[in-house]
Order: sequence, then C-alpha cells, then structure tokens
Amino acid sequence: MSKFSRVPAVYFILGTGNAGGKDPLAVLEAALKAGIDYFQLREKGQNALEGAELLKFALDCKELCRRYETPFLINDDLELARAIDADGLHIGQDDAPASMVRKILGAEKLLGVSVHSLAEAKHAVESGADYVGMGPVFQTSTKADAKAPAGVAGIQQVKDAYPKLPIVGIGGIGSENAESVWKAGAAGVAVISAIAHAEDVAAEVTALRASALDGVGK
Ligand SMILES: Cc1ncc(COP(=O)(O)OP(=O)(O)O)c(N)n1
Ligand SMILES: Cc1nc(C(=O)O)sc1CCOP(=O)(O)O
Ligand SMILES: [Mg+2]
Repeated sequence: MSKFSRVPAVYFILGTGNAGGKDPLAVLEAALKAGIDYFQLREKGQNALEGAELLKFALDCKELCRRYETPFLINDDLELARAIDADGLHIGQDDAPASMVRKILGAEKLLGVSVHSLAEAKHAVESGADYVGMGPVFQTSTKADAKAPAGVAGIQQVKDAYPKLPIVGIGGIGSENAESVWKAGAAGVAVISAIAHAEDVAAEVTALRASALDGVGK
C-alpha cells in the first residue's frame, strides 16, 4: 500500500480495553465497513495484551485492515510494527525520538508524531513525520495521562506554518463537536470512544465524515 493513499480524515484508534465490553475485532470490522480512513492499534492500560496474545491480536487487526484496504498503524511499539509489517507507527513526545524511529522504520512506512506546539511540530517535520497528532482538543477520559484540553488554536497555528502537513486532532472528539477541528485546518480527527462506544458504529463514522464536509464548507 503506498504512503498516504488517502487523507486520514476519520482515523479510528482502538485497543482491547476501549471496546466497552464489545468484541474489539467486531467493533473494528464495523468501523472498517463504514469507511474509516486509518486505523491505529493502541494497546494500553490495565489488562493490556502482551507477548504472543498481543501479536495474535495485532495480526488479526492487520488482516481485517488489509481486507478493507485501510492503512494500519501501531501505537508506540516499533518492534511490533516491524514484526507484523504494519503500514506505520504513531509515537509521542515521551516515546523513542522520531528521527531514530524514521531511520529504523524506513522511508516507505507512515510515521505519525504527537505534538503540542509549533516548535514540536517543526521538530517532527524535520525528523520525518508524515503527519502530526494534536490534542487533547477536548476533555477526554480515555487517556489517563492526557494534558489539559487545548482547543483548536494550536492546530490553526501549525496549519498556518505548515499548510501541507496533515494535522490530526485528537481527544474528546465526536461527530457532535468535530466541526471546529475541521475549521481550524485539521486533515483528520482521531477518535476512540465516540466510535468504539457508539450504539451504531457505522452511523458515528458516517456522521464524523459528514462533519468534515460541514466544517470545511463553512
Ligand atoms: C493520531 C494520534 N495522535 C496522538 C496520539 C497520542 O500519542 P501519545 O502522546 O504518544 O500518547 P499515547 O497514545 O501513546 O498514550 C495518538 N496515539 N494518535
Ligand atoms: C490517545 C489519545 N491521545 C491524546 C492526546 O491528547 O494526545 S487524547 C487521546 C484519547 C482519545 O480518546 P477519545 O477519542 O476517547 O477521547
Ligand atoms: Mg505514545
């Protein structure tokens, strides 16, 4: 799959602990069927899978993503991403340095980096990031160590400085509040609970996509 075969507009993130009691692979398949653009496996927290169990789950996710021709990224774990030949990796400021990760990952894989300022965005770009994640935009209870909600001002600032850099907003985003994220210039919204906990996963994915059209059009 070529790099950036599509814009990361509706970027779904999931780990086994985020499925709200549902089968995580069933949630992922429903989201893929509804047309998410990117998927990131983020296995964290209490009872997170490890070792052979994590490997098997990651391979199951990869197989589903391949079936729906959707780019599949791993969060944090460079070794896992390499072991299963994922399409890419997402790292944060507390993970391995982006320039080193880029060297090991290779030029053809996707690399996403979390940033919280223009300076961090500059460094991410110079280190070989293909896109940046910025958040939390809104209050989130999904990430225990999330920073305070930052709104969309940072997204707007990075967009002004790097118009071609895809920026993905994250944190507390759902179809009901995504509009300001698009209006600030984001190329995508990264979402865990609004999709994973939705009664109707397909409807939420469709509504998120529609919110992009609304947000950009205004
Ligand atoms: C698309 C996207 N953006 C931001 C993050 C957060 O990454 P990080 O700050 O490293 O935090 P953890 O997700 O590792 O807890 C992300 N995962 N994806
Ligand atoms: C994984 C993650 N990263 C964040 C950041 O601010 O970098 S916020 C977050 C959690 C996103 O989950 P939800 O869509 O349920 O709020
Ligand atoms: Mg991380």
